[in-house]
Amino acid sequence: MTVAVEFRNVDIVFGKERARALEMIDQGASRDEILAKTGAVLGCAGANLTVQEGDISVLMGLSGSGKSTLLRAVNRLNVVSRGSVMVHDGDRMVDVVTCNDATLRHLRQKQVAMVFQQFGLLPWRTVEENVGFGLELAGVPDAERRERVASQLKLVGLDQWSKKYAHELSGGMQQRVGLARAFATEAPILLMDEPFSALDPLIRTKLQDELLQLQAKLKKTIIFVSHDLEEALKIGTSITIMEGGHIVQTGSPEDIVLQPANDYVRDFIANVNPLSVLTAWNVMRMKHELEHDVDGWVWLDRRATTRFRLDAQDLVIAAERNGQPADWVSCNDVEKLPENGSQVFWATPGTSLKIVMLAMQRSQTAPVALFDEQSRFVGSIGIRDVLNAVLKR
Ligand SMILES: Nc1ncnc2c1ncn2[C@@H]1O[C@H](COP(=O)(O)OP(=O)(O)OP(=O)(O)O)[C@@H](O)[C@H]1O
Repeated sequence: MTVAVEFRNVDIVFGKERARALEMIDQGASRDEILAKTGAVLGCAGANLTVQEGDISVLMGLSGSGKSTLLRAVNRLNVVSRGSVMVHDGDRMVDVVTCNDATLRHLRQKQVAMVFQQFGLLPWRTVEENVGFGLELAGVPDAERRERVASQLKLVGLDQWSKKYAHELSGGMQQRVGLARAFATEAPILLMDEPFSALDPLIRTKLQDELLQLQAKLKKTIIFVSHDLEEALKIGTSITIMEGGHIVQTGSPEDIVLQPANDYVRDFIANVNPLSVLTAWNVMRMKHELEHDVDGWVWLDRRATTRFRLDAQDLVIAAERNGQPADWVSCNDVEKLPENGSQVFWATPGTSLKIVMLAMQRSQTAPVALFDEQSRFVGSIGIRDVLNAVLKR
């Protein structure tokens, strides 16, 4: 695995009396004490976090806990008082804290793009001009820019809207334009500061799904700020919980739900039922992690009870369970179908673990197959994967 971003002992203090504030941090003083004695505001302290390439790393916590402060250190929108923020750039790691201006400019143009909560669209520019803005700044030639903008707009389903202005779009659409703009830069690292929190819950859920679908294709590294645990659990590969400027826990969604580090985290997850929060995505094994056999067969479970035969496009052309031909049926129908040993259920990565478990029960513990929107096989969940996720303590 490659590290995309690494925060090393990062302290960020706002205000004049920084040196004194840092001394107080070393003595273990709280934000309130530092503020009272020095007038300086502790943004974050002692932050250590490694973000792997391709991860969606969610920073979560109550208002004022320091999530945005840490995020904004990645492109030096916030100046780090002490420590380093290493960002992957080609074949090297650059310390954003100490790099020169030319390197910083390069990182901002090519490596790190940002999506804000309030969309940040320029009202006098059309949708396509907004999406192409970063490319324009980076000096990408006209023809290439038009092509990249068109393909990103298509990706977020707004190709019909390219000539419209921001005010002619709904909030959800504007945020999609924001996403397209960030994706168009082709920067491998995306910083997203509560991008969906201004949207109503339905649109928000939809955009979360879209982000996951885009991510499955584009495999960016995303650092995503949220104050909503459900959102964090849904989209995060890794979740970092912050309190009063400090990181209190970093872990996978399952870790956070099943092994909260302290009462603050426990409060967050108090009303979360792991079975309905965890999704197939959280526990699935990806296709490449499964055991492959000859002739395009791939085993869905470690016990080798169930296998699929895939064509070159990863579409299923045959299925077997316990050596017999098997049917594959959607998890959406799980409640209608009787228990049956020759069925294999399929779901999408966003399906809740609860439904997946129900499907396993109905199929006498067959693994559940996972498909993407184009019906391509992407991975599976065996009974052991579910047990591991639920029992991990
Ligand atoms: N530019 C700044 N100048 C002074 N203080 C700041 C600045 N940015 C953030 N802070 C302070 O740092 C602390 C952490 O703020 P931050 O915005 O990172 O919190 P957050 O967890 O993102 O909260 P929210 O969810 O409300 O955005 C707060 O006390 C805030 O007032």
